[in-house]
Amino acid sequence: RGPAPPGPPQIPIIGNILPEEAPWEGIRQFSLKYGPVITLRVLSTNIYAVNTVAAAAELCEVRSSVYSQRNPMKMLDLCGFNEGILFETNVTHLRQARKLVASGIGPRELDKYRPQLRAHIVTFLGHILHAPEQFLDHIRDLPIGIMLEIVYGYKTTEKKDPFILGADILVHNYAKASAISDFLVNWLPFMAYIPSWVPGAGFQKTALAWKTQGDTYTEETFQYVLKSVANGTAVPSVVSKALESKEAYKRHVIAKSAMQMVSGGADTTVSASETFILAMLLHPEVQKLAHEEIDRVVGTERLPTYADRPNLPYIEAIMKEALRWHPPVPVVPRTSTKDDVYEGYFLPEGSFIMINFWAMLHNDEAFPEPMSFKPERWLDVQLTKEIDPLGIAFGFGRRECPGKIMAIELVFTVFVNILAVFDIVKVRDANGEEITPPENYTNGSITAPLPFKADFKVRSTQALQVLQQDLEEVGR
Ligand code: HEM
Repeated sequence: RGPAPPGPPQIPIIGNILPEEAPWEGIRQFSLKYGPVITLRVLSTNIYAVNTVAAAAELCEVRSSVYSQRNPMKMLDLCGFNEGILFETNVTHLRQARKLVASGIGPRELDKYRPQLRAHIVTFLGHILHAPEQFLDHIRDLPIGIMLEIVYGYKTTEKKDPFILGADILVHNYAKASAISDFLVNWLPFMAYIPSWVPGAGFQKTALAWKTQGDTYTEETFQYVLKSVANGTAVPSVVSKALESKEAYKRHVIAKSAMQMVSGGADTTVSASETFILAMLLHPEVQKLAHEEIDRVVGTERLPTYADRPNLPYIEAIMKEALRWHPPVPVVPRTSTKDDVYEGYFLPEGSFIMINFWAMLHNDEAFPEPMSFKPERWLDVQLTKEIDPLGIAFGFGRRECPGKIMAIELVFTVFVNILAVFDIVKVRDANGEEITPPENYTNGSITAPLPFKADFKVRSTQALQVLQQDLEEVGR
């Protein structure tokens, strides 16, 4: 056994009060004083926060048999976000779910989906061209459209497609239900047994409404594939392949994991893309260097593709720095499944383990001026596990993000294509003054910039022609 890991002093009953704004930064501050793994308590729940790469690698990789479970917080459970893949606690079902996702979007599958990916990105550039002021909507719809096609073989035909709108609602509900600071029931799980008419238990009604929305979406999208398989119109997709597979997948594993691929793939890549736009607005000098690199390497006769990635080190540096500066997923929960001792400290079975990627990516020894956006820190650097944002921001061990390869391809291709065609500039107010957006972020478990304004100017007539040609080619 041994003592609990050290941590800040606790107030009786209440425990520790975590800041509502960016609690992961508050936890990083505590870890500077108390060490890599610290104890926090919120009401009756102990949290063990893991703040360094070395500790996360030891627990999640070396001791993966103890730290690879993820129990849903109570509100997520009530909202039906349990099961599937993200919060699946049944070991057999989780194994099936991981297999389903890995075989659905592995590197070989991605090669096949590349034409669809390109069509979606070119169409997205067209939307930015025609309605730049709605860029946040376009960014939001892009990954949902891609995921719907890959996961269900469903082609969206219009901006207000019901499956896009439904996914938007799910993503919003998930972000709210999983916010660390909202919903007291997450910290006082016994509240889940209080009927919804009792004052203060209004979350029960919210949870029921969100569960109904989630269940309906999961079923409707699944039925779409079942029907298209039955009438012979199915396009190969993650779900159609799972239905035809020899593996005896449980129905709910397919339906729920599929839904979570859409919602998990959407919000994270949206966050990364919005962070990128914000960074370009705040750092025009970075954007200028990026434009120069693209013009030099890709030229102006065609749009860049993912194959250009090895030749574009500065765009690579922008991508790494965006994922470090504001990782879309700042922390993730795990649940330990055995009593364990780490560096002499005791972590009891069933503990709530919080892996704090934010703290790892804002470690001021590894990253001087960690709060500043500085892509140049990635040029001529010896990448190690300790510092590589692509090795940290997607998690560790058996529960590492199964969409990682696809996510990197998607965000890189989106960033480089926006840069190839557009100048991202600040909008001006009525007096002609430039509006500089603040660096304000949401506090959900997937964090993204609060809505801000930006304008997109086509860089040249050549860029416009190339885009128009590609738009004609993809014909969407
Ligand atoms: C920039 C984009 C993305 C980031 C930063 C990201 C990050 C993460 C992180 C940190 C986790 C938890 C890992 C852990 O517990 O150690 C995760 C899990 C997951 N991600 Fe991603 N992700 C991204 C994109 C995607 C995409 C495109 C998909 C599409 C399929 C996806 C699907 C999932 C799923 C299904 C899980 C749950 C896996 C499990 O619990 O076993 N993610 N992601």
